[in-house]
Amino acid sequence: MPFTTTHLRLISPLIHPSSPSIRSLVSANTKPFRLSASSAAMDSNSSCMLVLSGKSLAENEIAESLKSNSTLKLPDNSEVSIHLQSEIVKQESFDVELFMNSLATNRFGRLLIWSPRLPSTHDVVSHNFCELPVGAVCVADVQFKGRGRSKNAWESPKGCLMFSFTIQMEDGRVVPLLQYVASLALTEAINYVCSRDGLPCLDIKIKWPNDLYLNGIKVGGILCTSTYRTKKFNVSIGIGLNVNNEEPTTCLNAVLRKLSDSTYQFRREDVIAAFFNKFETFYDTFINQGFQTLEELYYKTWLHR
Ligand SMILES: O=C(O)CCCC[C@@H]1SC[C@@H]2NC(=O)N[C@@H]21
Repeated sequence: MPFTTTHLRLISPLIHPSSPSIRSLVSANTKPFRLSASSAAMDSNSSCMLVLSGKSLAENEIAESLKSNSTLKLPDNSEVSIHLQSEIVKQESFDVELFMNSLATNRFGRLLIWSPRLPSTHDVVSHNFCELPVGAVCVADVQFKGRGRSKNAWESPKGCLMFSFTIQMEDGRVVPLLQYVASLALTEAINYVCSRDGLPCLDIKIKWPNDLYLNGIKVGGILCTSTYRTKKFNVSIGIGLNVNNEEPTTCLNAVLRKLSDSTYQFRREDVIAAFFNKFETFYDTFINQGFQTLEELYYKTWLHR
């Protein structure tokens, strides 16, 4: 695995003390309560915090209902506390506003579940698949049971972009191709951010089937799992991309620093929003015209050429 679990220091989000849902977390005479994600990060038995938000009113209503019905569960039934983004006063971690403002999709990424630390984003979306709208995404700053392909563990420290989202398909024959659509959307998202922000182009390539390599070193991977239910394939797509953690190999920002004098840093929020923007376009092409329309670009991005 390319990533280590060193440097797990987390920045705490600040929760609004008047929120009834977090009253239990606030002692009677306290000032605004700072929920310590860092202490949670060190204790795998502690409750997992999920913060929900939506791109528009419709998704915010879904978020409210998921919260008020305590719908979301973890596979091992361990404790989960659910909050709305509107209850978070300040957050120096994943910047939900930045992500939502850059998101330009109709379906994907519009309902966001963010957590400072959880077992696996993939487990959250797969386990709660039927309760979530199609395209819902779960993002974590740190995972402590990150999953890779072939039952490998995916080490998931801070600085790595880690997310999983839901998608539903009717034609099982094309489900295996989804991983290629996702890997292509990820490389194109990185290329888009580079060109938009005037950065040098990074040599980001896909190694078959869906690993991402930067200058010959693995920096990302994709995990697709599916179940068949009521004539539909419920597919969970999980992506790990090392944006800002150099240990033990490399990351986007380390390579960028070598290529450019600028102090620019890739932000996870920019990359994930660009990913969904690309993915939605590619997915529509894939469903309407087949993968062959994307094939040329896919092979152009291949490491194996
Ligand atoms: O083996 C691989 O290369 C695929 C790794 C996929 C890791 C991502 S990180 C976000 C999501 N949650 C997980 O537990 N795994 C995937």
